[in-house]
Amino acid sequence: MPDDLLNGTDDPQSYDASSIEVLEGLEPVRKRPGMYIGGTDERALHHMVAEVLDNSMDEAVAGHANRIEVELLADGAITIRDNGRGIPVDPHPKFPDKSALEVILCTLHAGGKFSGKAYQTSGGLHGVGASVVNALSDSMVVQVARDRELWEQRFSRGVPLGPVEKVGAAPNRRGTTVTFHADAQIFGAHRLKPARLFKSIRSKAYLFSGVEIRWKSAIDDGETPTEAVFHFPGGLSDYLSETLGGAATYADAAFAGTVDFKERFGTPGKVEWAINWTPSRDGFIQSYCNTVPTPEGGTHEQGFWAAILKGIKAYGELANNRKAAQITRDDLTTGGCALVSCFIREPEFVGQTKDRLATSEAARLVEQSVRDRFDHWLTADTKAAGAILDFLVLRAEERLRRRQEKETARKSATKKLRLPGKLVDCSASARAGTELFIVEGDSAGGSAKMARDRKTQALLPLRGKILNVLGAASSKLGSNAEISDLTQALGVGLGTKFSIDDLRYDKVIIMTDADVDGAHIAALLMTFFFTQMRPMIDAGHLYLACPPLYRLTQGAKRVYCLDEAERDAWMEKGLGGKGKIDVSRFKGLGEMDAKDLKETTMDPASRKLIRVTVDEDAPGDTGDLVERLMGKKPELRFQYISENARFAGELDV
Ligand SMILES: Nc1ncnc2c1ncn2[C@@H]1O[C@H](COP(=O)(O)OP(=O)(O)OP(=O)(O)O)[C@@H](O)[C@H]1O
Repeated sequence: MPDDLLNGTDDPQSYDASSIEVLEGLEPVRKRPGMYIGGTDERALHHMVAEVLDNSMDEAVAGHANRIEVELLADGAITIRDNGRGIPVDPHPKFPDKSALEVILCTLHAGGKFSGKAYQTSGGLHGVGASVVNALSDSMVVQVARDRELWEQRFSRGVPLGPVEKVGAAPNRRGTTVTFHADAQIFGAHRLKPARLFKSIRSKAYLFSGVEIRWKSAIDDGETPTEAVFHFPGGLSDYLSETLGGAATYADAAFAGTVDFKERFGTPGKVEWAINWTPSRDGFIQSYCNTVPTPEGGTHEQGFWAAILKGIKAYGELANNRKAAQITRDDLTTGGCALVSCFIREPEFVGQTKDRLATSEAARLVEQSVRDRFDHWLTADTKAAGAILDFLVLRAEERLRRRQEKETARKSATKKLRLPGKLVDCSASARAGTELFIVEGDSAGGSAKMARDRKTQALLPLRGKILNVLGAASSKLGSNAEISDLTQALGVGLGTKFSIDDLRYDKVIIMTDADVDGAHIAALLMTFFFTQMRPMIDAGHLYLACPPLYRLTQGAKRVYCLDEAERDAWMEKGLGGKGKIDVSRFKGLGEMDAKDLKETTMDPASRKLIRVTVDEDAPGDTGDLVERLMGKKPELRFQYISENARFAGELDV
């Protein structure tokens, strides 16, 4: 070994005991916030609120509080107040010169939730939440009203500014009030967002019907109410109907319920759930454990799906439907919209941000609780059960067919053209007169499939938003799944391989919801065509569909309106029917039934289309044009393209 390596080039003396750092108190939290709060971004900042709110929720779930107030203050600080027992302020037995309050807020792993004595099923368990928030706040004030007295202690960056002090009397109240202002040294320019807070606070109230949560915000973002009171005695089934917002469902009332583990298994805790199936959107599951959201799922979700899967298969057998045996968990989730919330003792989560539940017992408790109820529910409402079973069997068959198609496509070496699995192609073999509708997968897929003319109209559902091609490297384009599906469906190649002669359809029609998200997706797609497949626009192949925003009905008369102006005009002159005019606003394409969608948006005999063209004489220099069209601001882009798209005529037939 060469000498210099043996001896090292650095002075070995400098690596001694003194280089082994021990971070004291809350220093490690400030040094590595990511380890404790999952990062320093906006999500992490909002997680700070969740940590404090969860402590108040734990008090409520334990039966000691029934009201929580959350107030966002003008300077970006936030106050969370509950009427619980109040954090203890007496001297701590282990550290007699400090109050329990100070120990909790300034020491990692101090808490009352380790033994299950003070709390039975709590979201908190590591004893770090409050101290982490304290460490990452430039100011934190904790007030405790207990035994008719009001106590207060102030902190900055995890360090007490003085001891806990009595600051007055509290004859008529009790509980804990925490006000903190997140430290800009940690979170930079990120600010608490009213909309985000509002949503998560509201979902907390749904999760525990025994609590009333009051919301107040000094910051008005123009769309979030600045004051609200949340109290939902109907719990998760109310939450589910609100989330589905009137979409058609296979069961009139969701399959919902609660099982108390104590009654059923003799162990503390419970599970509450609600699920329904709908053809008009992709399925989802939102799960919670002890009111903490678990976006990555875990054992409670596994237990839930196992119960539903086994239940539906058993019902299929009972109903002599042999195909039910093919259903898998994936089929359940395609249209199944589910909420599951469980409360268990000493839950084990993965990581401090608690994204996934790991307690294995939860799977068993949830599965057994849900399974019995599901069996009863299915046999009691055979109409809903039959509809759900048929829907799931169809899903399973579609999945199997897609797999088979993929296999045959792979096997047949002679077949040059590979089409994406999710393309719903038309049957005509020649290009003339054919159309490809690019639709937002979540919503429109279902009704569009029924509304189309199978012979000439094909559908390509896209999942969410496609890549913004402007910011992306060209190597990324080819590997992006949505773009490669789109390119394959069109039949034209990408980049140097592009050839318009290979285009498989006459018209390519972008059909998105008439809302901001839809506009964004349309803008991304137009940017893609403009930058990557410009000849398609020049040759007049690209169109935008114009779904209506309103449907007016008066007696037997019905009209659709593209916008407010058209609606107002009709309202004024009347439709010529009898009675009052009924106005419904379509939130998305998925809300329209197949008949509406066909008549207004897809049928060449009655629809309106906008042809996308590029106006070479547009004012403004090219730099401005490129920036507006393809820069980072989609609203500018969409506005520009809409303003400059030439209308191909009122009716396109
Ligand atoms: N609003 C409150 N009311 C009553 N006691 C509280 C309140 N907030 C915190 N506590 C007490 O402080 C302890 C420590 O809270 P902290 O948030 O640090 O950890 P935790 O909730 O035990 O666990 P986790 O780190 O998983 O959130 C709690 O266990 C509880 O005993």
